[in-house]
Amino acid sequence: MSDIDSETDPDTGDAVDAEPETDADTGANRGARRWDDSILEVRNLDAGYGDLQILSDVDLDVRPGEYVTIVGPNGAGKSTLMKSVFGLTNRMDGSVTFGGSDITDTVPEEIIYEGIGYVPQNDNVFANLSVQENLEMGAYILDETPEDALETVYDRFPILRERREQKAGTMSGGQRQMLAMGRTLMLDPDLLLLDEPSAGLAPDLVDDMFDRIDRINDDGTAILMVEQNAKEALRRCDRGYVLVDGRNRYEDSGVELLADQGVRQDFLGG
Ligand SMILES: Nc1ncnc2c1ncn2[C@@H]1O[C@H](COP(=O)(O)OP(=O)(O)OP(=O)(O)O)[C@@H](O)[C@H]1O
Repeated sequence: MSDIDSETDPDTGDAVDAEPETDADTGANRGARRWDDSILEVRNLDAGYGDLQILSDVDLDVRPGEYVTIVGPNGAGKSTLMKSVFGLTNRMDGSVTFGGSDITDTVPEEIIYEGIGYVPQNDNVFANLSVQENLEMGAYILDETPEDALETVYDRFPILRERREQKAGTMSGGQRQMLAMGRTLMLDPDLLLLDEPSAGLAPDLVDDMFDRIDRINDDGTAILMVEQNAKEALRRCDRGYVLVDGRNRYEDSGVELLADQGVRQDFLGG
């Protein structure tokens, strides 16, 4: 694990205004770096469901156009962290800021106006609606369907154009995942939250899904992704967080996390 001992990011020269604490026994950094140009800033967040607290003192940053992955064991709170950014949990303490606006207490219906799109892991399409109707629903907050956004989605996922009249419920898991992503892209978000986009996909479709996410990111959309397929996710992303028991455990570039012995041993199967 790289020590973060300066006030400046060595890669970019940007200011870093906090250094993570390093655990003397495990070598894990328990905090996370903070940048002054982040579009998403999660600070000291405690959150959960009702009175049940899942996240404790979590920090997370996403910078413009960055591709960030959250990995960690089952039940660590990865999905809860993502839901907390999108206003779907009880945020008990700390803050969430996006593009300079405090969205700690903002509801999802308003968060989409801020430029955040969320693709949940399950139940993410309207089964009884056609592909095209699903995509149109993605832009329901606008007076008219943005035809250019619709064409961009169809260009990204040509199978959706082919099947535009088909009921979403009759499509395969991979196609539904593309539809859910496409629907969220209809509003051209600045930040796309993806909860386990490879879950349930046949192995030969997983790479294809990751390639599509790479392209969305290459075109400028920042990505925050939770993934069980940790090695592949870390290989693809710019930066990653390892969450354990609802707390930050490691934070670093994907490459550094993949190379870190502690991360490999405890979370990546050696
Ligand atoms: N709606 C909910 N109400 C109450 N507890 C919940 C709810 N959703 C999740 N939890 C609990 O919160 C904890 C963290 O769950 P979460 O889904 O965030 O973990 P995760 O790291 O994403 O796990 P996995 O990799 O298994 O999806 C778990 O103990 C889970 O049972």
